[in-house]
Amino acid sequence: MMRSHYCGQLNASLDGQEVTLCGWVHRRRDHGGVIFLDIRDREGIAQVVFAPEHEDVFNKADRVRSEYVVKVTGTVRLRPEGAVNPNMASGEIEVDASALEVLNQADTPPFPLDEHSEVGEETRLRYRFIDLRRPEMAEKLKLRSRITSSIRRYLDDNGFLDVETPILTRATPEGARDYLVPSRTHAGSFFALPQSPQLFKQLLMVAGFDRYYQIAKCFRDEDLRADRQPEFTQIDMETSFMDEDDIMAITETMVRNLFKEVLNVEFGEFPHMPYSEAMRRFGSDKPDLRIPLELVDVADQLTDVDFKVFSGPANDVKGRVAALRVPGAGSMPRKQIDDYTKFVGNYGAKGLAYIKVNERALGVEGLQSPIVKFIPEANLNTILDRVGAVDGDIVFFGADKASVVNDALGALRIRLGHDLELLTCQWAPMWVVDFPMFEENDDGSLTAIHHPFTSPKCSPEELKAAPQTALSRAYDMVLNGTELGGGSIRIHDRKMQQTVFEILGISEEEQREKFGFLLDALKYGAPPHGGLAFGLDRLVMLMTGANSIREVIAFPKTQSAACVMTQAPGEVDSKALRELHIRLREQAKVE
Ligand SMILES: Nc1ncnc2c1ncn2[C@@H]1O[C@H](COP(=O)(O)OP(=O)(O)OP(=O)(O)O)[C@@H](O)[C@H]1O
Ligand SMILES: N[C@@H](CC(=O)O)C(=O)O
Ligand SMILES: [Mg+2]
Ligand SMILES: [Mg+2]
Repeated sequence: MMRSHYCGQLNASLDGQEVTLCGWVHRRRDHGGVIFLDIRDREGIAQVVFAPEHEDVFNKADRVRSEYVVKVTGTVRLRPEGAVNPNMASGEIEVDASALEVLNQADTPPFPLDEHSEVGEETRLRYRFIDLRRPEMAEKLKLRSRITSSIRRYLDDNGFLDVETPILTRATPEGARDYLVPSRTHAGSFFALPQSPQLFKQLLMVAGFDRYYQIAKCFRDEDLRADRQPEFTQIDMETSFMDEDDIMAITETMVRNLFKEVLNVEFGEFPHMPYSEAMRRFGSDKPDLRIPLELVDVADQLTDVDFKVFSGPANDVKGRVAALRVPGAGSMPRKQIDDYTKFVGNYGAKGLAYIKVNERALGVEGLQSPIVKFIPEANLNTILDRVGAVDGDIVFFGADKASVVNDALGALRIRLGHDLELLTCQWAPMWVVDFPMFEENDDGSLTAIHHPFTSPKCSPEELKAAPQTALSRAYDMVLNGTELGGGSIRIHDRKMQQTVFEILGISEEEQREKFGFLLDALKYGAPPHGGLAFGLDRLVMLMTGANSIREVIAFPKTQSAACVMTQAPGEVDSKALRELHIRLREQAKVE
């Protein structure tokens, strides 16, 4: 090895010792004839001093530039008092250089690494190998590595076998579009990249492996958000002969251990909340329980009012009218309310009604609001009592299709929580349970809320009779308003699986064609089984406090699902296309 220590390992206990460091020149400063080089490696930065007395070494140091790769030998010594840098791991010491070797030169980097400079993300991604040299980026990837090793240790200790599953496979429905790979040897046919290893892990249970895990790459062509990538990593698990409580318990312990080991955070209870309650109280299936605000239904007080905006949804079975009280925010300026009105507009809300509660004792006179004139005083009082409004509060209202009210007020609740700094704790983990099996599309057809292999809580006959209201044996782990993972008890009965396919409108022929291997497997002794998959990138994002999933992935894709560094996806030459039996449609001629 060329080095004796990492820069970040040096400390006062090494005083007087000779060390050899290898790394990059982070910063070079000239101070009255003395040259200081900050040398950086993965573990940190060390200050190396070149005095003019060692003329040869001094002259070499004079010629190095930022990001040169160097090897330095010298003696550790304590910094003079006043020069100690408490923000640096090696801040108590410096290295008095006796030798310097330039291992490689470097052009001036496209952006500076020494301070928090404003660099566009596109540039950072283009030169990711330089961006990742920045200590804060290295820290995130180091934490990611500690997270995966903690998880692997836990799963290994608990009898989970790490098994790899194919990347070139068939469609695995998880609700996104597939990434397709053309086959050369089967002209006109395509592989799909897995959206998850779902069916393979189920087949491993049929094969008797009992407990499986994999840190698995998944591919989904879907709308990207701050917490979504087209290619991401799951901590994927499956077990046999366990029910939902067992699976939630074993995975909850894994997450508890992880947070304790890596962040020294101890979680309290994980509440279990039915989906219907989460939607009713928080307008979301992944509520952020750090925020002490709740939606309250008030439609029953508004069915007869002479105000269509409220009475319409109040009388519609698919409508919802809900109130959101914000304690002590009654002095919120008009401008801020206008901002929030625009904000809920992004979620489809046509407006944002509100009541400022100035002085309840004065009745309607004590309320400031564009809508109170439409609502009888008795109903107003019932509403304000129900939400617990007191003087100084503001109450917002959403009235629309239930889905719009949930999305809009759910998002407003989170926004208010952050804007008004209402967060009651740092971490709020929970389980959401009792999801419906299906959701209804506009054309009346049904889509599986989890995936079509999820077991319902009822018999095939009951499911067929009332699919819209059937509940599933699915569960999601939610942390701070982010879905960390989700899973379910699977269907292990062939008849039940066929019933679900049928309800989803998948014909027998299509079932055989797409899922014949699964239906076969269910004939040959499939055990009761179930599992769960966590999004590793999301977990790391929360644990590092990063604000985008791209910050915790070494080489992420952009919002438009491209890699600006390698320029992928790229064109291929016509020979390769011919071999794949693919002809590109002619580009429309530009006039
Ligand atoms: N595109 C993605 N990018 C990053 N992580 C993802 C993505 N899709 C899913 N995950 C992670 O994988 C886990 C299990 O996948 P699942 O199919 O339940 O996701 P999902 O419910 O579609 O997620 P969401 O709707 O929140 O994107 C999710 O809880 C999430 O943590
Ligand atoms: N494979 C599922 C998770 C699970 O149910 O295990 C998914 O990615 O959604
Ligand atoms: Mg999804
Ligand atoms: Mg999910």
